[in-house]
Amino acid sequence: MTAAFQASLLALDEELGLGPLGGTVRRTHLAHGAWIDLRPGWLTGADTLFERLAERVPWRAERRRMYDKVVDVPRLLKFYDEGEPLPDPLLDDARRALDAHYGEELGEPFRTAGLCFYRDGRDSVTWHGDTIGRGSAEDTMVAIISVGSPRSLLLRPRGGGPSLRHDLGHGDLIVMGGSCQRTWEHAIPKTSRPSGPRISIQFRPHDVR
Ligand SMILES: O=C(O)CCC(=O)C(=O)O
Ligand SMILES: [Fe+2]
Repeated sequence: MTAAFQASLLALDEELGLGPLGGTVRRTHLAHGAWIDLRPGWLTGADTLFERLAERVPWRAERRRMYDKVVDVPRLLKFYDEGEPLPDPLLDDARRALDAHYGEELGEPFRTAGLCFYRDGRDSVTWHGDTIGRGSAEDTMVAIISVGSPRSLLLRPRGGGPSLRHDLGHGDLIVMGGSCQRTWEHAIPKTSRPSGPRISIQFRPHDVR
């Protein structure tokens, strides 16, 4: 999978690093007290991070009960709980930068990192909010960095209504904030277009999942 991505590569010579946040983040207010922040191209040298995570993270295939069947979860996962060392120092830097930018507004630090590996366009995550824990009742934030092939993240209000599409590319940051996890749902739909692998890194505060 790594080779397939590498074949399609982008600039390999850029150094791995983070750009500024500050005034580069664009906020969009959604209905019901939700908002999203977008910061395209936050990471430079994102190829390096993709390669390292693809190789170093102990990716797990999970299976889940769906009605009377047990089915494969269509993506690979690894959850880094509070206090667990992250698989790459760049993720520590990213979390520190997110805390510096959002700490005051969020009122607490980002604590956990959920990593997902979408092997190709058949991997996906269905409509959901991150409502395990406090996200079901309180405003919170979920910050997501994408590396690898671009995929669409869809958002729709829980009560129904048109969905919004954001194409998340290599090195992009999106932050879902306010009431987003309980008043909106999000999904990464399957795509029939040829798509290489994508890794998503989600930072969340304590007891939000
Ligand atoms: O892949 C993504 O960017 C979103 C993942 C997600 O929504 C989740 O794991 O809760
Ligand atoms: Fe989610």
